[in-house]
Amino acid sequence: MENLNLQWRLLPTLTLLAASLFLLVFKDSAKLSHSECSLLPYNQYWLTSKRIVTPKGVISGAVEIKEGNIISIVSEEDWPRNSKTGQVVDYGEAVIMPGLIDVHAHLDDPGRTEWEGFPSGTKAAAAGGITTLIDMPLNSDPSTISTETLKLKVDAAEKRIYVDVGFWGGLVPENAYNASALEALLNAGVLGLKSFMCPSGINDFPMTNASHIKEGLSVLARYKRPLLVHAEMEKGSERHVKLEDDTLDTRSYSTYLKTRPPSWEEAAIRELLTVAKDTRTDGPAEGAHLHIVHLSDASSSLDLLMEAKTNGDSITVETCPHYLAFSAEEIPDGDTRFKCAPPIRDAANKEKLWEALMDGHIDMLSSDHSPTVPELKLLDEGNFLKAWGGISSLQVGYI
Ligand SMILES: NC(=O)N[C@H]1NC(=O)NC1=O
Repeated sequence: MENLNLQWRLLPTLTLLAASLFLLVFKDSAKLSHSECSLLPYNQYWLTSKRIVTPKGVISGAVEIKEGNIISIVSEEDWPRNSKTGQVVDYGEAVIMPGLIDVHAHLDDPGRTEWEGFPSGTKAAAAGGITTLIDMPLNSDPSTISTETLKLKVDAAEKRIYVDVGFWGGLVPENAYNASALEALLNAGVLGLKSFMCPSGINDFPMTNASHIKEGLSVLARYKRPLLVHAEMEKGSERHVKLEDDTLDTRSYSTYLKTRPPSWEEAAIRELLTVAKDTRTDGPAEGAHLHIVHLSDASSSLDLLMEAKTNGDSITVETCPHYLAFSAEEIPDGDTRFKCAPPIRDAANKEKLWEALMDGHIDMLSSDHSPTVPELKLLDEGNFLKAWGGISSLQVGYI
């Protein structure tokens, strides 16, 4: 990100130190004052734990920190107890790990701070072990689709964030054919663009088609940055439920599930793959990259993505903790906290998602943290068809 020179730029945060401080703060936060929580006054210190996450696996050992830098990580057997200097803090069974990066969160600031906001959202991230998050361009008001609206975001984040934050910009019909507007947004520091292939639920963030996406990719290629796509495409002929049918049991999760079948994900991905080939070596958009957000369908959609990777398309895919933790069969009637899009599918699908993740066919996890106010979740009415679609999970998703 050579041309990012702003205070909020994405900082290198995969440090054990960040995670250690996170643990320290939250282990006994009820009892300790802020100054007592901090090890920073010590020039050199060791953190020990039975579970330290390292590139070579989880070890029992110690992390040595000197002048704010990690200078060694050693296993228990190799820890030089006799020659050790500085303070030692033992975390026992608590995990010491790098801070996580969440590439997909909606903090809704400015404009919908009653839904979330930078202060509460970034505190929730820290509580969930996340030390860097990238904020989505929609659900704030206005959406981040121009340099002017990006500036509003940056101003709103200034001095109000507790973890590192970067921003995605929006690719929408209004700017898709305006290369200089997209370039200005990328020059101003957005890390890439995001678009929807179905209605986004936010009026000033309309959906894009393959032609908009092709245009966006050609600009992104020059910046070597990604386009993130919400890949669901409504296939009218396949709508199994008529939303206006007043005999529907709208409190039943199975009713909602039928409104967004896996074929919507498959259709969107098929459409995307017609332009994804532009990203191949020597293609017209070489350098650009496509990233499918929050995959739920572990069947045909996943097969298509695996084939695209084999064909040389520059493409990756994420899923979210809620698709791996829950299954449709378990969702109680009326509990709209589980409503998200694409929907949480059945238990067999969940198992397939796990397999794909463990086999490396799913490239990463993101939270898709998308909170709203309780009234819009219609918790009393429990109407799955009318409630806001989005799960609030930053603080709990990974722990
Ligand atoms: N607008 C918005 O936050 N949409 C998100 N919610 C959800 O469940 N899926 C999304 O893409």
